[in-house]
Amino acid sequence: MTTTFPPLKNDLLLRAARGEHTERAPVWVMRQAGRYLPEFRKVRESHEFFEICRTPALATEITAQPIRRYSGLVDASIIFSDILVVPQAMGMEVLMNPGPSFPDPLVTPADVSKLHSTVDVQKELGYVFEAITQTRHELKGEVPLIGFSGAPWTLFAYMIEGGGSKTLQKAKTWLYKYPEESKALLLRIADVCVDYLVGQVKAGAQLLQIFDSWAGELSPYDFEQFSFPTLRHISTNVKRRLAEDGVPDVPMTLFAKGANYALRFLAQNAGYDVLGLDWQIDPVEARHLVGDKVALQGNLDPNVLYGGRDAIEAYVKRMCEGFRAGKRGWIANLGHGITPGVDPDDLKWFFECVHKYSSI
Ligand SMILES: Cc1c2[nH]c(c1CCC(=O)O)Cc1[nH]c(c(CCC(=O)O)c1C)Cc1[nH]c(c(CCC(=O)O)c1C)Cc1[nH]c(c(C)c1CCC(=O)O)C2
Repeated sequence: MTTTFPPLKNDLLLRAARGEHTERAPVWVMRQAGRYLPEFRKVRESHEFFEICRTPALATEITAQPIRRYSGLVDASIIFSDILVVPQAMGMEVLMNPGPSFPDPLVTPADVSKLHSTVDVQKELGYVFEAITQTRHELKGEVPLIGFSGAPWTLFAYMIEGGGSKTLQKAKTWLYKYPEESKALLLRIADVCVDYLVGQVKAGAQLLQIFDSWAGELSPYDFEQFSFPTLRHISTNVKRRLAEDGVPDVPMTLFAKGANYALRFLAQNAGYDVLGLDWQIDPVEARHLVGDKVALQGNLDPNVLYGGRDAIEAYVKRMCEGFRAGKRGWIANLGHGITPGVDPDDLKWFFECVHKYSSI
């Protein structure tokens, strides 16, 4: 890699992700560049969602918005993009109106032939790599930059459902009716994710997060059959490829939402440095399950941000106490993305409370 970036001034996130105790917990929130921010909505007035993703200058600007607004309070940035750029790169059309929708979803395994037979990630997703490189310069080393990808199971589900779904009936029909074809497609998606994540690190991403947002819809058995092998494939191959290319590896976070049934197994076997937690598990229990094998990230219910300052403070205090009972690193976050109705000042208060209550 030839690009040199400004030196990093705040490495709390990277140290916590490597499992170190830190003087206070690093903090960021999923979807921190999004619709609750008036400056984001302003840009959205004149630009379509995927147009922003595909325009590095706009993606850089939006990634930097929360870092500017919460300067000194937030410890990480996450590149502005979406998990659904991977199905686009594989040849599918995805619209955002206002939720994601696929005009031509995969209905039977025969439809897999409509996908590109090989995916040139540099050609299809080079705009994300460019946005990452520009953002690293724009951030001037203030905080590290997180790259990300959807997990194969979650992407597979979107590609078959054609959008959000309450039951995932269509995606699950594939698992039970066409298990071998499902596994083949899941692995094909995983290979694109590997190329995409390696490219993000080469472009300047300093930590990678995998979002398996629909992991919790699977039974523990099906998670182990269908999702886990692809998650393991990604962690192993990203690390192997970076080593082969002489690029220093970066910490990797797995957020398998709702898969708390698998936490102990994931900590032992998945090959990730950090496990992200939703709010449906108590911090003390999560730490007990994973032992000292991994760092943890999370896990306040995003709706606590609607509860007013006293509630936010009390819940953050409780969360900080729960996670500090552990021996290894902790990254403070919500248990899922921040929602559009949150008052940006209440998020500021959340950050301030984490600073106050997570100091050792
Ligand atoms: C499932 C999923 C998607 N996208 C993503 C996931 C995984 C995380 C999760 O479970 O929430 C991930 C994502 N989406 C977005 C980011 C950007 C980085 C960040 O700030 O975290 C990230 C990391 C921007 C976005 N992605 C989207 C928006 C809002 C779109 C708009 O501006 O109109 C943003 C800022 C749209 C989107 N994109 C997706 C949905 C379901 C929606 C619509 C509903 C919603 O907003 O929550 C798919």
